[in-house]
Amino acid sequence: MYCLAVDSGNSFLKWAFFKNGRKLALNTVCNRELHQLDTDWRSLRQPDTIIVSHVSGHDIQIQLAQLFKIWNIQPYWIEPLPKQCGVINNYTDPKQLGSDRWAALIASWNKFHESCLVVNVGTAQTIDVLSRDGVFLGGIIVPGPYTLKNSIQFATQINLKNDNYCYQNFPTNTTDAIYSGIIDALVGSIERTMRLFQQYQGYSIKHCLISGGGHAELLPHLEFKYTVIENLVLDGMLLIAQDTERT
Ligand SMILES: Nc1ncnc2c1ncn2[C@@H]1O[C@H](COP(=O)(O)OP(=O)(O)OP(=O)(O)O)[C@@H](O)[C@H]1O
Ligand SMILES: CC(C)(CO)[C@@H](O)C(=O)NCCC(=O)O
Repeated sequence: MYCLAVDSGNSFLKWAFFKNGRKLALNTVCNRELHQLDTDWRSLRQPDTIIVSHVSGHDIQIQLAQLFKIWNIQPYWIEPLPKQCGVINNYTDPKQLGSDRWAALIASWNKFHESCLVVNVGTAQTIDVLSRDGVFLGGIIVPGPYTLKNSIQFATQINLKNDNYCYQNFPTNTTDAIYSGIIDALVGSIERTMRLFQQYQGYSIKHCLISGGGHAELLPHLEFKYTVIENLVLDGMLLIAQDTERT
């Protein structure tokens, strides 16, 4: 089976082309340059399935629907279900959950079958909690590193011209103060979720999975065991596509 999986995020679109579960091609395109996909996708053979996780704007959804007309196939736009591929969705309204978060949770559960913290560092950073029984207990959404940096520039008179910055425990200049604050906010929110899990579930999280375009910045500051999985959302989307084929 040939499957085109498309993860349409708030700033970037990631796509992969799979043959019988094996990735043959993988790419990232900035949302402002989606027209490039026409050339990239025309070089692929016709997929049997097109699966899409779309969390960005309506205009991009329309652009994608137009691009998919290269082939005569109805794409499957993921809608999180109350239960799928072994994961139980605890969101009050399961469909309200971002389809990218749902796919990442499904990929995580199917890799480990254990409790997981699923962290995606993108335009937004999400930290989602999966119990050892495969129940998605809930999770938080915080602005990602790029969004935090933009918001501080927008809301204050600070002009971040200098891109020479580093992390300091007790920063002594403005750029380091902002960069270190962003890292502390993002890493701190992960550590706190871990602590809350232990406190309320009575056991520690077994695996912490980290993914998303901004994950590399956080790694030097993580003081716990973690696993980086580059394209967790795309991996989960393939599982959803296979599950949807079976039913
Ligand atoms: N112009 C840009 N806009 C947004 N993020 C950028 C930009 N340039 C670099 N980045 C980095 O890329 C990361 C975006 O990663 P990713 O591709 O996973 O995001 P996304 O899928 O668009 O976001 P989300 O999953 O939150 O919708 C940000 O965390 C940031 O560090
Ligand atoms: C949180 C983001 C922006 C992360 O990409 C996305 O999953 C989304 O738009 N979610 C919808 C809201 C929610 O998940 O509760």
